[in-house]
Amino acid sequence: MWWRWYGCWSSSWPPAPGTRRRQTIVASVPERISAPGTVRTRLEARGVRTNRDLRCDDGGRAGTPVGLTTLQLMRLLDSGPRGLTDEQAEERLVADGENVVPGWRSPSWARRFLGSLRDPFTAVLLCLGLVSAAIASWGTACVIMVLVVVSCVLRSGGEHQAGRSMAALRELVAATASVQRRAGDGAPPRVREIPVDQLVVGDVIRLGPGDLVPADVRLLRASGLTVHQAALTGESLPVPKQALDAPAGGGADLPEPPHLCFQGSSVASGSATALVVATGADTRFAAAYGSPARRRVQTAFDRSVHGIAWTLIRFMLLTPPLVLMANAALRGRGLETLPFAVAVAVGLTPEMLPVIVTATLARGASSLARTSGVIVKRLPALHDLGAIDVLCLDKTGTLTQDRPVVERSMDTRGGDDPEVLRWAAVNSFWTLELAELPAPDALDEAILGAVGEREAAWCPGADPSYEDGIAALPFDPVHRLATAVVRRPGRHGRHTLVVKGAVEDVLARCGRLAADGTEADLDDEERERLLGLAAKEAAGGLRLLAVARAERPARLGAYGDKDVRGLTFLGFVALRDALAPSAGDALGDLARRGVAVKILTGDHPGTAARACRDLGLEPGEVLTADQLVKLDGPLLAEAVGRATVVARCTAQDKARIVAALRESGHTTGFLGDGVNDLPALRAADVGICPRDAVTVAREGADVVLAEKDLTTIDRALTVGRISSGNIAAYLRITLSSNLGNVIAMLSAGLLLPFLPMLPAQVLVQNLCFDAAQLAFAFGRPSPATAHSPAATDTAPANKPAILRTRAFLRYISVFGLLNAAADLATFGVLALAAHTTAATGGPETFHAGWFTENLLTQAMVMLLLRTGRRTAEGRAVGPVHLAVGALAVIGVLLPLSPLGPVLGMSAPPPLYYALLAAVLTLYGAALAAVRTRYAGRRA
Ligand SMILES: Nc1ncnc2c1ncn2[C@@H]1O[C@H](COP(=O)(O)OP(=O)(O)OP(=O)(O)O)[C@@H](O)[C@H]1O
Ligand SMILES: [Mg+2]
Repeated sequence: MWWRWYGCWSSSWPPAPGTRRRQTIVASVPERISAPGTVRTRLEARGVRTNRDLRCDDGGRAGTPVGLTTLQLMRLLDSGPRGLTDEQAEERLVADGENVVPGWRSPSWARRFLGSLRDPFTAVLLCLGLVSAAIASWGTACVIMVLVVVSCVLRSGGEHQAGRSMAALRELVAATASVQRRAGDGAPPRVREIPVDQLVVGDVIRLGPGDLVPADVRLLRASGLTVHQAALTGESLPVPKQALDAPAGGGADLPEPPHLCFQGSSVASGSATALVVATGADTRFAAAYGSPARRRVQTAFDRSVHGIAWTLIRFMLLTPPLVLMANAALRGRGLETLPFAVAVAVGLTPEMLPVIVTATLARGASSLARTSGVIVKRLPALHDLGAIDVLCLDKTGTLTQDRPVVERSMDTRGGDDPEVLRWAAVNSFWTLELAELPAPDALDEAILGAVGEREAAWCPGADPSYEDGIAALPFDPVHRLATAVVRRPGRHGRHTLVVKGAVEDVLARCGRLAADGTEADLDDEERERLLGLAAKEAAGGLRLLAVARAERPARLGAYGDKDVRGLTFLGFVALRDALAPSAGDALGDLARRGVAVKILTGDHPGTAARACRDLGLEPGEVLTADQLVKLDGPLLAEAVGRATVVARCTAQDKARIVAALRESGHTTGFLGDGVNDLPALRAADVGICPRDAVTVAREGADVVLAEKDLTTIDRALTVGRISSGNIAAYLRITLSSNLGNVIAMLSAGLLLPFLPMLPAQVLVQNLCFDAAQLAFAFGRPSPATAHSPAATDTAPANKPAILRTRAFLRYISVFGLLNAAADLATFGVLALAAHTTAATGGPETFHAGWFTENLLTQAMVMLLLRTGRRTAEGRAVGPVHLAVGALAVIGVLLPLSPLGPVLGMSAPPPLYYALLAAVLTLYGAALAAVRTRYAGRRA
C-alpha cells in the first residue's frame, strides 16, 4: 500500500528537529589527506581555477571550482552522487577543520578584557585619567586607573562566563544539515542530520524549505528552489536557483551564479540535492564578513539603556569645562582646579553599568532556561522581552495545534465530492515525491492520511501513485500554491497539471469550472460565488485549500510558474486544525500585562478571525495584507494598531508590519516558526520561535521556546521584566546619588577653601558603591514572583518595562536634587557641630562627616527606591538588604577606624551624629513622599 510506505518514510524521516548527533572523529589520518587545505591543494595542483583566484567583486573567495561539469567536479573532490563514506568525512574533518566561520568563535578572556576598554564609559574614564596624568595629578590618575581596571576585570569576567553559558544554551538549538553518507564503500547512502559544523567538502546534502544553506554548495538537482540571500547580497526577495550540469563560461564568476548557493542564505521554497564545495573560512560568506554580522536594526535595548548611557557621556564630557568656568568666574581660580573638575566627572560615571547589565541578564537567561526551557540567544533580547508592548503571532501552530485533519472535500457547488480530495492527494504525493522535500507539510500529510484511510472504500485508481509523476513545483508561501505535473494511465501524449493552494490564488489562475460532470467558463459572478462559499466555510474555522487541474500536450522541457494558468477549478478540501489548549488563557494573561496581540497569518481572514473569537480574543476589524499595500510607516502602524488580525500575509507583509510598529515606537515581539516568518523574526525587537521551527527561523530568532506554547512566552516576559526592572533600579539609584554628589561637590568646591573630597576618598567611596550595587545583579527573583502575575514593584507585571530617556532623566534630576539637599544640609550640620563643640572643623573632619553621610544616604536610596511593598526577593533578606547593611556599617565605622587617618579623615564630634540622624530622617521621609508621587508614572 503506497500510503503505508509513505508512512514508514515519513516516520523515519526527517529525524526529530533539534536532534544533534556528534560523530566520533578518527584520530589517525592517512598521509594523503592530512596535508593542510587538502581539497583546495588538490584542486590547485591540478590547475583548477577557483573563486579564490577570481576575486569576486565583493572580495569573496569562495574556493569554488568554476567551469567544470558536475561530474568533473565530483571527481576532483573525490565524491560521488551517493556521497562520502563516514571514513572519508572524518578524515576531511580532521584535515580541513570544522565548518565554522572563523569570526564566530567566542572571544577569549583576554580579548574580552581589551574589548571592554572600548566601552564608552571606560573610554571617557581613560581620557579623564590621561588628562589628570598630563597635569601631574597622580592621585586622581591612579584612582581612575583603579576604577577602570576593576570595572574591566569584572565586566570581562562576567561576559566571559555569560558567553560560555550562552554558547552552551545556543548549542542546544544549533543548526543541523541533512547529509547523505555511506557507512562504507559498498554500503547504500543514508540521509541523516548532523551538526552543521561537521560538514566537509565533498558531502552531498539535501535542502528543503526553511533550511539554512550550511556551506557553499553546487546544486546537483533542484526542484522549484528559491533562496533568500539577503545576508549576502541585500536582496530581500527570494532568488531562483537551478542545477546546471555544465555552466557556460564558468557561471561562478557572475555575481549570481544560478547553480551555486552560498552559506548564509536560506531556502525559501523548493528543494535540492547539492554538493558541498567550500566550508568554514573558505566560504564566500566568511570572506565577505570576517566577523559575525549580528543584528542590523536598533533594538529596544539600544534605544533605552544605550540612549541613557550616551546622554550621560555627554554630561560627563561637559562637566569639567563647566566646573573650571564656574571656579574661574566665582573664585578666580585657574587650572589648579582641573583635578577637582575631573573628579566631579568621574563621580558621575556609572562605571558598573556594563557589569550589572551583563550579570543581570545572564542570570535571568539561565534561570529561564532552567525553569521553562526558554533559550535566550542574545542577552539584550531578555531586556527587550520585558519591554514588549506589542506581540505579533502567526496563527498556525500558535493559536492552533498545526495538526490539521481533513473534514470534507467539496465540489464547486458545496456538495461532498471525494474526487476533489483524490486530486489534492495526487498533488501532495507527487510534490513530496518529486521535490524530495526533507519534511512533508502538515497539510500534505493530512490529505495523504485522509486518502489512505478512505482508499479501501474506493474504486481502483484511488491510490495517488496511480498516475506517473513528471514534474513538481512545491508549495511556496509567495504564490501560495503547489503544482504537480502527472501523466494519467492510458492518456499518452498528455500531461495533467494538478494544483492546490489558497483559494484566491488558485481561482486567479482558473479560466473554467467543473460542475455536475461538465466544464464551463468561469465568469466573475461564479468567482464571487466561489469566494463567498470559501468565506462561509472559513468563518466556521476551517482551513481551505482550492484544487484545480489542467490538461496539456506532453512536452519535454521544464515546467515553471508561468505554465500554471488557464486551470479548471475542481473544488475545495476543508481541514480542521484544533485550537491550542492553553492559548486562550495565555492571550488573556498577555492582555492583562499590557501586551497587545496581533495575528499576522498567511491563512484566510475568516479562519483566523474564528480562531481568535473562539479563544476569547475579539478580532474587531479583520484586515488582509492587500488592503495595506498602499500604506507605509505611521499610517500602516495606525491601521494595524486598530486591528487584531491581518490575514493573507506574505513573509514580506509580516516584516513590513512589524517594522512599521517598531518605527511608531512600540517594542515589538514576533513569534513564528515557518519560512514565511523569517523576515519578521529579524525585523522585530525580539524574534521568538519554538524549538521545532524550521532551521532558518531558529537561527534568526533571539529567543527559542521549548515548545510553541503562549504560556511559556508569558513566563519569559515576566523574567524579562524583572531583569529590566533590576537594571532600571540600578540606573535610577546610581545616577540620582551620583548627580546629588556632583551638585554637592560643585557647591562645596565653590564654598570651601579646600578640596571637598580627596582622590583616595573618591576611590574608596566609588568602590563601596560599586560593590553594593552588584547586589542588583544577584537579586534573584523567587520562582513564585517570576511565575505569578504580580511581579515586583520595580518591574510592575502589568506594564512593559521600558526606560524612556526623557522621563528617566527627569526622575534622576528630582531625586538627585533631593540627595544634594541632604548633602548641603550635612555641610550645615558639620559647620554647626564644629562651631558648637569648638572642634577644629578642619578638612579631615569634613571629609569624614561627608563620607559617612554619603554612604548612609546611598544605603537609604538603595532600600527606598528599589523596594516597595513587594520586592523581587519577596520579604526575605536578599543580597540588596545585605549590601545596604554593609554600606551603612562601613560608612559609620571606617572614618573612626585606624584606616580613617590613612585616608585623610578624622572622627567628627558626637553631636554631628545626632544632627546627622535628624537630617537622614528628614531625607528618608522626603524620599518616601516623592517616591509615592512617582509610583504611578515610573520612569
Ligand atoms: N502544502 C500546501 N499546498 C498548497 N497550499 C498550501 C500548502 N500549505 C499552505 N497552503 C496554502 O497557503 C496559505 C498560506 O500558507 P502559509 O504557510 O503562508 O501560512 P499559514 O502557515 O497558513 O499561516 P501562518 O502564517 O499563521 O502560519 C494557506 O492558507 C493555504 O491555503
Ligand atoms: Mg506558518
